Amino acid sequence: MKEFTFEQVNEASLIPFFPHVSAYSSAVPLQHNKENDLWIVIDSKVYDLSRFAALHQLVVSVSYLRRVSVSGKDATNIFYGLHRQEVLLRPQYTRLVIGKVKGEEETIKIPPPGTISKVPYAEATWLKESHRTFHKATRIFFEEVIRPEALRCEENGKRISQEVVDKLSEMQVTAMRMGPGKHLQGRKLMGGTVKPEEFDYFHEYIINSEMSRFGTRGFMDGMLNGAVISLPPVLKYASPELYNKVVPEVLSGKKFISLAITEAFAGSDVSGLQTTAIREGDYWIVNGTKKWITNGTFSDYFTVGCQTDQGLTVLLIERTEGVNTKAIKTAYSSTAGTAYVTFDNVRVPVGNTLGKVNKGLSVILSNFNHERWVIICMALGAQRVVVEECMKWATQRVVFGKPLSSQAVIRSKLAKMISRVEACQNWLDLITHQMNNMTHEQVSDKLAGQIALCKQFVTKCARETAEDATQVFGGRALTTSGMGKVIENYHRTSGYDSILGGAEDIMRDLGVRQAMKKMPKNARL
Ligand code: HEM
Repeated sequence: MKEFTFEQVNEASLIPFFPHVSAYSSAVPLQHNKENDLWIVIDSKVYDLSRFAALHQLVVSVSYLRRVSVSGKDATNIFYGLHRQEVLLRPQYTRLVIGKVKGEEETIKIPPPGTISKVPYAEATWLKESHRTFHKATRIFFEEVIRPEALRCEENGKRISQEVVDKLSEMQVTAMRMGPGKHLQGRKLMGGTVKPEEFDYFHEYIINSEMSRFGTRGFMDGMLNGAVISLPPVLKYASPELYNKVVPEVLSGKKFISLAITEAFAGSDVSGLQTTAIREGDYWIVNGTKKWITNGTFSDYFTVGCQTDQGLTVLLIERTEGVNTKAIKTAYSSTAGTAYVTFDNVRVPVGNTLGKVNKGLSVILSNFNHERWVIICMALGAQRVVVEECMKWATQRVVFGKPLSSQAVIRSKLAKMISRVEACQNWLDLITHQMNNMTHEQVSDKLAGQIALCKQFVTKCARETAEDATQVFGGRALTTSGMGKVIENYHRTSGYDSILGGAEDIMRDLGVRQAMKKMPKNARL
């Protein structure tokens, strides 16, 4: 790389600059600070903005850029008060670099993919080496493969590409997101970073939280969250024939599946579902409508809750004649594939029944525990990212001549955010540890209430943190691009976690009812 002395870059720095006297009228010829000859220095690199300055005029006048270029300092702090680091990585801007300042070195390094942040409270502190290794490998994969796709899909609203789905399958990400179990046997997890028999819920937690690092909440659901909530009943309750057909198709990314329980008629009140399944020989005839079905627009299979003669029954329904889906417009990106699903006299083989006839409520309820736990992990991952964004912004943003962090009111907001995220993490870690040591039945019996309460606690904290972060970022938190774009997405979409998988009030109620059920009959004050 070509090297310049600072004087060569910025000869005007030799001249005292008085804002009220036009430096440009000075008799001394100035270099590289003219409209068509404009250089600036950002973190030791010299950028030639001669042509770009005119394009950039929409947001900053050329005369201001000229002032920056002659201010006698470099423009690093000014730049980072207005731009995210990623701006400098865009190819059209890396081309503006024409050299570096002699004797100076970069101080703000762009972290390579996989870097675990050193910003305090930006990361969970993992206990075991196996989790740390897995965390690093997962982060590299997500930053290299998932991030560009997440940003693209969140913006254009298109579903995840088959190319990326194939890469998820190659790394066995979708299989791992079903949790530990025999479905992982013989698979090479995240390139062999962890053995199938060693894989536990902390590894799964890592995947879930890594998904939330890009400020792309719609894409998180679009990244096959439908499968995460609908395939477990197939894994647990399908006949061997059904299992052997459907599970390999879904885990290899060839087919897509979603959970179709919620209806316009019945949301959290699962027992009030109105979709019916009536037995006719070897088939069920299914009629009804489902709403808010994540990934529904592109699913090939649906795990469906239906009313049967004496209760609920869960069926696996293939997209065949009589199954129709229609996209629903929501506050987040349509990349999630949220849909209405209608079943109009759909013939479903009896062999597609999941669990016992009329006993579907327990299938649905026990499946909710894993779903809610996944939502907690994702919501918490996103909360950490917001803490990191706020810590960085509070340090680099200068107002009234001082960094934002020098304001006590900002530090107080940071203190609240940090306390929330750490409290949530502690509760989640404890639940996850228990899940690692319990059977599916024990989790249903002992942890359903705790998971529900933890979910409402984490999502409530998320909403409070979204508010605080918005105040910290100010107007920038209201735009979908630029410095506050992650906060904008979080503020707009953090409510999803507090509704999907069970609304906050319902979670609170469920948690307490579960506790009441277990009150010893003879407990007295
Ligand atoms: C290599 C040099 C630079 C490049 C490539 C660059 C590029 C950009 C881009 C792409 C944006 C849009 C940000 C977004 O929405 O993501 C932007 C915004 C902006 N830039 Fe620059 N810029 C450079 C230097 C500067 C300098 C030196 C200044 C000021 C002295 C400046 C002032 C601004 C301002 C005021 C905005 C609007 C920020 C906002 O809306 O919050 N830029 N720049």
